[in-house]
Amino acid sequence: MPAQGGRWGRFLEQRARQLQRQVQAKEERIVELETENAVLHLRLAQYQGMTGKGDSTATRLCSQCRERDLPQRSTAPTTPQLHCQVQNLKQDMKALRASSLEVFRTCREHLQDGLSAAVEAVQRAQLCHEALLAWQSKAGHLERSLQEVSARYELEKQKRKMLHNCLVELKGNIRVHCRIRPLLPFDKEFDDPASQDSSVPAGVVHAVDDETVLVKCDRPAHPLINKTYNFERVYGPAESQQVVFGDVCPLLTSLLDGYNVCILAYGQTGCGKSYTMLGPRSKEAHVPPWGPHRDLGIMPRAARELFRLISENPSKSLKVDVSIVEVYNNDILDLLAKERRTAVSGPKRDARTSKAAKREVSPPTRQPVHSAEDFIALAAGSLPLRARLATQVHACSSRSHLIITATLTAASPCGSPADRQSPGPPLEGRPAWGRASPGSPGAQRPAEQVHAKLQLVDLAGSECVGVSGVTGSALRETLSINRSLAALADVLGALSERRGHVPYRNSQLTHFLQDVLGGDAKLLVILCVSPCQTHVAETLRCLGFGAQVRQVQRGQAGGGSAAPRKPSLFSKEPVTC
Ligand SMILES: Nc1ncnc2c1ncn2[C@@H]1O[C@H](COP(=O)(O)OP(=O)(O)OP(=O)(O)O)[C@@H](O)[C@H]1O
Repeated sequence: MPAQGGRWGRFLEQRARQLQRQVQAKEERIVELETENAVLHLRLAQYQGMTGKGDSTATRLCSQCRERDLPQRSTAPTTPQLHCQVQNLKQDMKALRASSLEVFRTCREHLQDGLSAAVEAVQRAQLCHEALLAWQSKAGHLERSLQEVSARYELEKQKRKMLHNCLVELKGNIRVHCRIRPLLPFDKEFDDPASQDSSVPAGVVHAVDDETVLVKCDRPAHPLINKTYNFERVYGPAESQQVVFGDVCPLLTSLLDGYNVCILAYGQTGCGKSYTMLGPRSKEAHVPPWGPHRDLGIMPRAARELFRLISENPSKSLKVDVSIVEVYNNDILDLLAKERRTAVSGPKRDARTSKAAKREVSPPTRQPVHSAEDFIALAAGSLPLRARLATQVHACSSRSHLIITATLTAASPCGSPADRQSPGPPLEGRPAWGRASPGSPGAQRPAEQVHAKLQLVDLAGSECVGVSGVTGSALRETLSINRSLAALADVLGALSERRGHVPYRNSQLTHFLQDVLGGDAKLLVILCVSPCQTHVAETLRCLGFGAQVRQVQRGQAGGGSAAPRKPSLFSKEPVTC
């Protein structure tokens, strides 16, 4: 029994322990559940709070909705209206979409256009840039070649100048041209039936070719005349003023190169000297019309050419002064002096020679001119003062030798290349650049100034007293004219024969022209002859004078021995036929 009791007891004990553990677990579970319960209570309280808030919000919203719904409900559109509106809206939307698409498309096109234009512009700019670079290099190249060409041009210019002067010297510093004027209404032969017949050559003087003139005259009771003369140039009656000036032009180049130049018209009265030198003149004014005119004479053409050449070479800064004198009855009269304008017998300018054999000319008035027009206007103003007379040969015979001088003054003190290169005698006749000759008007200027002179000389006509029919004071004029022309012939004769003494002082004319009658000054003598039989004796005399002048040329250009001495063809006495 006790063993049973012990077992029972242990069983109970274990059971008690088991139960105790279960109770403990249950108690723990209760605690847990109580905690959970408390948490749930808390949550519930929270939700309840939230729900309360939501309820009040809902209530508020509901009341708000109600407040809002009330008016809407009264104006609210009906469903078809809404449908219609929706349809309209859809259409609007569609239109909007279409126009946006259109705008978009246009913008895209513009953009594309703009882009392609920009691309083109960029390409063009690139091309331009490349072209610019090419042009720049070309310009550089051209500039360099221009410099080279300019340098070569300067060199060639110097050579040209040298060659030109050599050529002029080879042609002769003294050249003789002959111009035969046409038969004119005042000529006796003009109405002759033979002269109307074009198959018979009019007159007795003919240009055979450019260098030969033939005088052929078979008069009853006179010996037959059949003579030819050669000159550097012969102009027939039909040759124009322009052609004549064409041969004068090169001399103006020589003038700019620093040489004294003289163009001198020689011949019988009425044979066209003034026409050749100045141009045709109107009866009233005695002055040629000097506007643009195809018959302009050498003087106005030379004035234009001179200023053209000066303008081509502005670096030389040349100044031009003009003086105009007439040699009348062996007196030099200054046509530019103020007194001369009021009194025809005006101030005389004498050419004298001092003991030291230097020519001293009381200088004529020198007017500066700045253009060809100034030059021409000056001549036009003074020419009416020139002494004239109506003779039996023609109505407006010049009774004096007219000398128009243009003096060129340059700033350069060292002289022209022509001065340094040209051969020739050391003093007289050397190019005038670089020296102011003591007797010349240029001597008044400061010593460093240099100059060259252009002299245009319209000589009074040699006259056959019997033909011109002059008497009294006109006869005295004629004697004086013929004497001075004979003195000119003597001077040229002495030069051609290289005589030690040249009689410049025998006449005021030769004295005044001394600078240009010798040395390497360029002298062009234009012999003017009439084609008429009436004047054949004077024509032969004139052509003989020309032939004598050519001897001077040969003597100097050839540089050889002096030409053989010939009896002078000229007489100091007036010609009487
Ligand atoms: N080549 C020519 N063509 C047309 N007319 C001319 C020509 N030569 C001269 N004449 C005319 O002949 C006339 C006389 O000419 P000009 O006055 O030039 O002679 P000149 O030799 O100067 O005379 P002078 O010595 O007496 O003054 C003028 O009317 C002139 O217009």
